Amino acid sequence: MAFSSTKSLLTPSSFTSSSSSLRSSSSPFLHTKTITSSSKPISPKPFISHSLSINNVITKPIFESPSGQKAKNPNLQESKPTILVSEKLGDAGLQLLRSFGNIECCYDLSKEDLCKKIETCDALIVRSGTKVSREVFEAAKGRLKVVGRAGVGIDNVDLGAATEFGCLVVNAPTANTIAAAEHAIALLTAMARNVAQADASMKAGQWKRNKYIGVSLVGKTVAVMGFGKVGSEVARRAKGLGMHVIAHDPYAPVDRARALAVDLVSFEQAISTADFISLHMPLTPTTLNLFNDDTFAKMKTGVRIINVARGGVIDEDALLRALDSGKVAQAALDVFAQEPPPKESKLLQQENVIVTPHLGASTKEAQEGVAIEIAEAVKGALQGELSATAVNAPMVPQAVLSELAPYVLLAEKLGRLAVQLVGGGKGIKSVKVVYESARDPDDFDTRLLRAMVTKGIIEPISNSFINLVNADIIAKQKGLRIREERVYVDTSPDFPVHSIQVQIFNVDSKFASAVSEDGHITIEGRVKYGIPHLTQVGPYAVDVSLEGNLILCRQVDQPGMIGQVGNILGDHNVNVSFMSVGRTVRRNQAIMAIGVDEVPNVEALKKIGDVSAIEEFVFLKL
Ligand SMILES: NC(=O)c1ccc[n+]([C@@H]2O[C@H](COP(=O)([O-])OP(=O)(O)OC[C@H]3O[C@@H](n4cnc5c(N)ncnc54)[C@H](O)[C@@H]3O)[C@@H](O)[C@H]2O)c1
Ligand SMILES: O=C(O)[C@H](O)COP(=O)(O)O
Repeated sequence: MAFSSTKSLLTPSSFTSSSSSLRSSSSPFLHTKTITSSSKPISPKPFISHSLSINNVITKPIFESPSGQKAKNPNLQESKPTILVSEKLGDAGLQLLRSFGNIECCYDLSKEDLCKKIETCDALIVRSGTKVSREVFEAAKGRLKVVGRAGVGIDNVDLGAATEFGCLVVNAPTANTIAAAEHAIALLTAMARNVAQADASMKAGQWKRNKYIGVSLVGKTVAVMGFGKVGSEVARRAKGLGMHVIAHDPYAPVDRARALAVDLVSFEQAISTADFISLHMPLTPTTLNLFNDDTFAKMKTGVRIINVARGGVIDEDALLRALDSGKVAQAALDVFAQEPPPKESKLLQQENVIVTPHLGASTKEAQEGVAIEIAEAVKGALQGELSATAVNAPMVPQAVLSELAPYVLLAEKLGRLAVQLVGGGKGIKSVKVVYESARDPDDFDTRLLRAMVTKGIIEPISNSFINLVNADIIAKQKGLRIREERVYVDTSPDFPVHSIQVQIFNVDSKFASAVSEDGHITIEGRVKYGIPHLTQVGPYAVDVSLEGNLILCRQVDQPGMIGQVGNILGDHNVNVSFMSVGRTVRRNQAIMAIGVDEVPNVEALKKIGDVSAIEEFVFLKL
């Protein structure tokens, strides 16, 4: 192939060692000078189906911390993840866990012991009795990848800390719903008929028929506070008892209420008209002490309260006052602000209060179900799948994941390439990701793709370990603003994405040709034949498969350039996998994108830089 060279347009910049890792050499090889050549068409490739492993998305090698730390217990098999089970879990779940992990069941661990143990664990399974605080995540030193909550309420897990540490939290949200609803109904009926008190009295040798006259339920109004899974099941059952059911839930769909013929009402209306109030909302900063002196004051005198949700939603001192004053006639409590409550707790001594030790989920059926549900979720997460019950990460159905798999790779590679094109010391603050798609925006969830662009941008230039869980928060911590834009294109909606463009604003580029006319670094890619391709660099259209590594050269558009560079690479035993040339104007300037299987050494790169028609070039690791 003929070579021709032209005047260098840019000053050569320094090389860095080709063997240095991307993480340590965020500055990719860059040189200025050069050329041209004729383009070589990309041969079509068979469609390659990707099954997306969350090794790409959620975790790194699943049993390793970012630093590659392995299990410390020499008796355990290194290849299996270590799963700490800190509270009693049903046998079926344990069996399932044992089939793929080393299981350590350690109950009643002190906070200190949990912090000591956690360093050697890949996953932790808890119920409501284990506080998974920030200290636990800190003590895990990055190894803990999943916390599985064998139940619904995740108020005992510091979700903020979990997210920051990139630890996925999954729960088992459905298996104990019926058990909790049945327990609420059991407490409601037992309270109305003084079953617990009468039982205790008889066992104490008494026969007091008049003292334990109860109240009827039929025709009474019960307010279900929190119309989610448990609340709806309670409503259904209360209807069966002939009660008038109203519900309050700011987020509940009207359809669900309509289907059960339940009136959704305001908070005030619910508490002021109900004879019975049954609590079924989560404990959150908003619901903490929601039932307090003020709210009790608004209730009907003689109201009866059931709490199978969380102790913290009731101000217990205020409840005591309301019980003493007669405002609240009775309370039935399964949950307490502190569990177990202190022995001297006055609530436990009230004749008009019945209590159970957090038994809502405690049926054989529910516990087996919860154990299996959480074991499967933890197993899936450790094996790299996105969980359908993820609490601190987008829940992405498997079908969507499979469809997005090649685009996820594309997104990460584009992020990784774009950041390597940044030069100067300004730091990256503003990034825009533009998705071209024929899909309706409602049918196109970009969170996974955005997380992967973020991962691609941040990981090469920091020690942060990015996954879908912490991508947004780490970006924020680093002052990186990632905007997204969806552009409708009239292509086939069978494919979720037509192209992804990554733009980096307000930075200099090591490769001036990557800067668009608008002044920001711009690269664009598409998935072709199931494989991510780079299709645009700055204003230049290229077409190169994003596999291996990449050399981008800007040269004078003239014959022979491909051969010249190809020969240099060949002389250094570097195999060219793909090549594409793009230009804006014929015989003016062109960009050559060369995919290489091996990393060229410093000498090879220097020789490329010395080709007189090459104006600038950059070596990029994918
Ligand atoms: N005692 C037990 O053993 C036991 C067993 C299962 C569940 N629970 C608890 O019951 C609660 C409900 O569980 P679930 O499975 O139905 O959860 P869920 O998420 O299906 O339902 C909770 C509902 O509460 C609503 N909500 C949130 N904030 C609210 C507010 N301020 N006012 C009114 N409603 C609000 C939500 O919109 C949601 O519909 C949770 O706190 C859970 O931990 C306890
Ligand atoms: O939120 C829940 O699922 C229930 O409160 C059950 O908690 P437990 O697993 O501690 O019984």
